[in-house]
Amino acid sequence: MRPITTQTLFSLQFSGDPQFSPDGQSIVYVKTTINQEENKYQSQICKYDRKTGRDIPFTQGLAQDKLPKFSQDGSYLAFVSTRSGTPQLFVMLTDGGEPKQLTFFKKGVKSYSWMPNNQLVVAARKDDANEKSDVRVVNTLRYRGNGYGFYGDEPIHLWLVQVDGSGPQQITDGNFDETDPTVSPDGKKIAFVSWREENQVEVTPSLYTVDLDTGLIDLTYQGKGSVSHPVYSPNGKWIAFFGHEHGEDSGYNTELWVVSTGSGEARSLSRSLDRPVGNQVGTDARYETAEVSPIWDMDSQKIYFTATHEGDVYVYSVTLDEKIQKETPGDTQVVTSFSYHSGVIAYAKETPASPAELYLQQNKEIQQITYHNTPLFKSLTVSVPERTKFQARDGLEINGWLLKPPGFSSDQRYPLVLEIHGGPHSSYGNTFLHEFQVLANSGYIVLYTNPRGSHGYGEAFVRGSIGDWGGKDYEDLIDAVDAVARLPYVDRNNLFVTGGSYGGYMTNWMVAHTHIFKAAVTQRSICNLHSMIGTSDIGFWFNVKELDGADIWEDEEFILSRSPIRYANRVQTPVKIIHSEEDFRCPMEQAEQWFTALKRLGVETELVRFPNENHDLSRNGQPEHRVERLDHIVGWFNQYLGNKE
Ligand SMILES: CC(=O)N[C@@H](C)C(=O)N[C@@H](C)C(=O)N[C@@H](C)C(=O)O
Repeated sequence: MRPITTQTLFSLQFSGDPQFSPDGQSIVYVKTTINQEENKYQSQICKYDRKTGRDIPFTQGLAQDKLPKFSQDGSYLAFVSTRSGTPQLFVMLTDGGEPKQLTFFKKGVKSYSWMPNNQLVVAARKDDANEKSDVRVVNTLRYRGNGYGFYGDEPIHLWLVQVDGSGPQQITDGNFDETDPTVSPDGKKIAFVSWREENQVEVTPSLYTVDLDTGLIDLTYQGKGSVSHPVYSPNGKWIAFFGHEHGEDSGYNTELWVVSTGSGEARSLSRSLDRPVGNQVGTDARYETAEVSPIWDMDSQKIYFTATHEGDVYVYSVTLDEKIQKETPGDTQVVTSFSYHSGVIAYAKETPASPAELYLQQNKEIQQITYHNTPLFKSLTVSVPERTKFQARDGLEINGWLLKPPGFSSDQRYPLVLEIHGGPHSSYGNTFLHEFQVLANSGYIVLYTNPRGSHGYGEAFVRGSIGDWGGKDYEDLIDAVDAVARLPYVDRNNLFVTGGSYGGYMTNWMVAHTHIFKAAVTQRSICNLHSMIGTSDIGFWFNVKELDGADIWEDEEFILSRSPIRYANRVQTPVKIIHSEEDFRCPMEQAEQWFTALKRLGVETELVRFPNENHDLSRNGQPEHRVERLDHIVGWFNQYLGNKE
């Protein structure tokens, strides 16, 4: 057996996005591996035959092939591929053969859907007509996005594409983005999501429908918050979608909604669950390519979806009269994507011991159908986390996990690393976390928790951090560390802390408010909530929402009082600062302010700047950069690991 190391990343395999063929006999899915020599990810489409159990590569996967979808008659398979340099739509016969490229948009394709008559509708950004100069003239507030870059002047529109390669024929126009197309069963209408407000400060997407005969566009559902992933019911009477009614605020549960295509009446079907739909559990051992939309059963009475509950993600179903049922049994599972066909569910599931593999479930019988990581993991010392709970000062129950070094002995004392997740409205959970396994295999106990503000414990819990960053969320974390540090096998003289984004904010806040940590690594972090409002791609609304409406003019004092930069002169803990040059979410200026302040104050600090990376470095950055990042984290903690008790 050998330890899990930073280099193990290169050998991990990530499976997801299962899609049943119309006859239910085949399942295509996406398998992503890392080409270490070329320092890149390769995603190929594989095909599993339920009769024979054969699992074969369906595309070469030399680039990134993703979003596979069968045509409604099962004769074609479409997918998006980067093989021509940008993500374009391809189609091939399901009997095999050469894929044909159907689109050639300069900025690629965003999403697509099949239509009944083997046509396809594509959401893609119109090519910039006047892209002559490399000088950017910006006149909209939302001109860039982390991981995407600068949007340019042309909006995203809908286009009709034929499998014979003719087209694309533009369906929608105007100065608005349109995305997430879903086609009515009769093929006569396309519903889609669009933002149509002139001002850009507060935008709320709505659901529209375009009639393909007349070209007329109707407002189907006026959004009051998030709206995404619309899907027509097979009988055409409903459109299911994910959304909520709280403007642009990630601190609420996104729910499963339906809107009647007849009356326009809309309602949430999942509110009684009081859990967010979709996967809110973060990890660095995932390469997510799926869209994960709601899935109707054939008689338009039941809808399948995933939701996050206390660190797990399950498949649920709900009827139109709001009867909710948990479909995947047990717990300690994170379902990242799934497909449904006639009572059978195919899903990609992560566990604390493995990145996602595929499973088939029929009548509660579960069959694992891929074992791509099994040969590797047979030779690795994988640590299995132990669930733990803490009582916050105000009585709130805080969930967490302890990951102990392989070969752990309660007679020894171990250094401990506190890991803090970002969001703040995301969560840790029962998934495989490569970074944490590396730390455990390096001899550290890893403590990770879901303090208030985390998703999966009810909306009141998520709202617990609103307007109080650095308040009770900080107390939840420091009390958890205090409780664990009292354990006989924890060396309380060797405590370390790290986290990213909001987790980096909290790391900065912690070292400015306590000296219990021997060293800290702050990643893609925030130190100044005031400057971030003007420099982040979402700061002008995200920060205002998270600080309960505080804004830079009226509330400067409050905003700075919750910004770590104000307390930099209290920091004594050595801090390594890891940041990406192209981070548009928490821009490099946050790291530069923090580094400059600590350096001026004589605190031991280093600023590690990753070129050609963005906010998602730890999740889908260049593989070699990800390994180098992990080496920086482990190396910094080892450097300050004092004499063990
Ligand atoms: C759309 C939105 O609300 N995004 C926020 C979740 C967000 O990006 N918050 C950052 C400050 C953050 O903490 N991001 C997390 C997810 C991370 O780990 O990068």
